[in-house]
Amino acid sequence: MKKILITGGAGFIGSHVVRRFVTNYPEYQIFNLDALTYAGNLENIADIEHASNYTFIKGDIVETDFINDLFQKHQFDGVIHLAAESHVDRSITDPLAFVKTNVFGTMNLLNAAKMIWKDNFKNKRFYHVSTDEVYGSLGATGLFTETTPYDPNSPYSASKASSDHFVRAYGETYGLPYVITNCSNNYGPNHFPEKLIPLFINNIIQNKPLPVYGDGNYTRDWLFVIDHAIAIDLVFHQGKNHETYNIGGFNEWKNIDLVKLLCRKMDDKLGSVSGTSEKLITYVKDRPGHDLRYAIDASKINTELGWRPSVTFEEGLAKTIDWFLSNEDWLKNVTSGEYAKYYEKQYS
Ligand SMILES: Cc1cn([C@H]2C[C@H](O)[C@@H](COP(=O)(O)OP(=O)(O)O[C@H]3O[C@H](CO)[C@@H](O)[C@H](O)[C@H]3O)O2)c(=O)[nH]c1=O
Repeated sequence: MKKILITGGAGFIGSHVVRRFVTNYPEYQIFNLDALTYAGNLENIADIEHASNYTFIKGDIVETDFINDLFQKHQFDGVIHLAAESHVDRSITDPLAFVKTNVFGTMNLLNAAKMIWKDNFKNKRFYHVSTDEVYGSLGATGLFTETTPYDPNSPYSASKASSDHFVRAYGETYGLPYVITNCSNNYGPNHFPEKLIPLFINNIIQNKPLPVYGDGNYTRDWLFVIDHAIAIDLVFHQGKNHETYNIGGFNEWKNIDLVKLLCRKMDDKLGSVSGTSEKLITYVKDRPGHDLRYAIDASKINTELGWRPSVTFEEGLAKTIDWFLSNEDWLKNVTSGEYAKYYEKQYS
């Protein structure tokens, strides 16, 4: 039986990866390590918590001794590392938290993997899940490829770039078998309502302003989170060692166009008079160092591994809105910190 450690499995993307691995690979033992910070909670994976091939471990990747003991105890065969501080705005106000988790935490995992695998790397794999933001900002044209030079602009992307470099350095220096993926903006169920799409859905439900940064003419490429989980599964099993794969949705949107589309869809779903949600749009002060445009060339993963998104943006957005509208308690509990308080008590 393969023992796989998934870090950050109670978070947004991690929860979809954990569910997929627990469900599709009954022969694997899946260990979900999560610190249950503000952005992660076990409600996200409540449906699989009793599966016989699943174990949850509450813990923080920054705790070196704890991580070393955990790896010694379980002798994992593979690591899929998603635990991260992920919100750009938070990284601007508290950059050190991002260095601690994203850089130091990743280092702890790399060292622990190297320690238990010694020089016997056969059938072992360290998978680092990263972001397209490491490449910096594009102008109006062009696409990020796997060979685009790193040029991170925010403390968040600098921390992810640094951790990518360390993973590659462990590959070069010690022969650690790794793969890295750099993915575009995700959206979907379980998305914490600090990011654009879930924040705006939540604000529309509550009839609150929709704060569009600057003039709204910033471009992002959007991918449904379950398609990201499918890509991670594929790369984990079929990707080549020491390779990087870009993952994207072939789906670029200017923020303001996306927000207007979301407003129209929400009006439909809520049965509001057309134009109701759009009235909530409020232009606010821009994000410092705001990257103009991210766009992904996902042809490598497409041609080498046959991956491409399985849902259109229309379908993905409809599924996302439906999920948020039928999970209003989840929304209330994550925004009020109710879940955080509950799990704090349960695990103290
Ligand atoms: C929260 C918020 C965001 N925005 C803008 C900023 C960005 O141009 C765009 C999307 O913002 P965010 O949802 O914060 O996502 P962004 O900064 O692109 O980063 C996301 O996408 C990255 C992948 O590209 C991930 O690595 C990050 O973890 C994830 O947070 O919307 C607004 O105009 N108003 C807002 O209130």
